[in-house]
Amino acid sequence: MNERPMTSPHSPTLTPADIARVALKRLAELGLPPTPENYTKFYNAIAAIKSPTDKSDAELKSAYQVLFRVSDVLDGMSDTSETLLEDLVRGGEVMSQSLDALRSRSDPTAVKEVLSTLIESTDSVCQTVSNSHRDLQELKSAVDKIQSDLAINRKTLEQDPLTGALNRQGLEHMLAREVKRARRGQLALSVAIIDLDDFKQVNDRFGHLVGDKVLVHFASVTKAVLRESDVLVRYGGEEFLLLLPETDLNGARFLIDRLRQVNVKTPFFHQSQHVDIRFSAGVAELKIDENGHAMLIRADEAMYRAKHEGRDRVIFAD
Ligand SMILES: Nc1nc2c(ncn2[C@@H]2O[C@H](COP(=O)(O)OP(=O)(O)OP(=O)(O)O)[C@@H](O)[C@H]2O)c(=O)[nH]1
Repeated sequence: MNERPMTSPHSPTLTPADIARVALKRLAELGLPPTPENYTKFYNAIAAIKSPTDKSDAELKSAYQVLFRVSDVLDGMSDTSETLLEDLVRGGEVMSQSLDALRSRSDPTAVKEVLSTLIESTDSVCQTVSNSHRDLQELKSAVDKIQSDLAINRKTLEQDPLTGALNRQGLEHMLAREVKRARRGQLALSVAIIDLDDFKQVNDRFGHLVGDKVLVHFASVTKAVLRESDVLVRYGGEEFLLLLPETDLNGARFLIDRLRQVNVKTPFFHQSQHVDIRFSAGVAELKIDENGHAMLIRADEAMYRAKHEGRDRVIFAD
């Protein structure tokens, strides 16, 4: 249940849910009642601490590079369309003057001259449009490339490198999307927060590298139990969050029971020694009048209750 940074030496960005969570944890640690006054005081104090993002310099650099390229491409598009517009206006003026001249001339040689100017001007406009079309095609491929780079960048920024689960940044995005979807379709949405029990002992006994392998193993067992539409998030060091669309508390209970069974049936071994993995979980279902973060706080509180009541169990929030 510790707050070890997950992916880098930087401390993680604090979302409102993080702040609320830390505030509740601190209150519990200090034995203070979670009254609105105490909670607000702690929330504000923690919110005042600014923390950098948990992304590496290389990842941020790559994200910035994509942004600079977007800006270059947009400049290019703006230049191309400006040139196109100027050329079209110029061509239009020449054509209109030629037509005026045509109307006032009856001499066949003069008419021929004007017509030839008109044809030249039309050719030049066609050339400009064709050049601009080519430029815009090139810019479109640049935009397509940027789009795919952005998708890769987004994935990197939202994924936990150890387990391949989403990280908290990814959770923010998915939570907003799923809450909106649940509201729109009047569908159930549940969340389960799972914290591995006595994980410190695993590290102490087998070392951190084995601890990491246990986390990877647990994440892959969990992924195997989840539905395609469920979302697995690495919520903290040895803490995972399951976002379960179209799932009520009963569905979530079924899922956690199944996860427990599959976890027992798929033991992790290190040098033929069985590493026992158990977990405590807190589950909450989205209420009509609450936002996604409030649901997470209730699930988190339920998980803490599961820990305090002896671990290796699941508690469902009211
Ligand atoms: N190997 C490894 N260990 C981690 C990672 N993140 C957190 N931990 C460890 O997880 C342990 C968490 O310890 P505690 O917060 O005391 O929790 P716990 O031992 O699981 O006890 P309870 O949660 O109360 O059941 C610490 O030893 C952390 O170092 C990680 O990415 N890899």
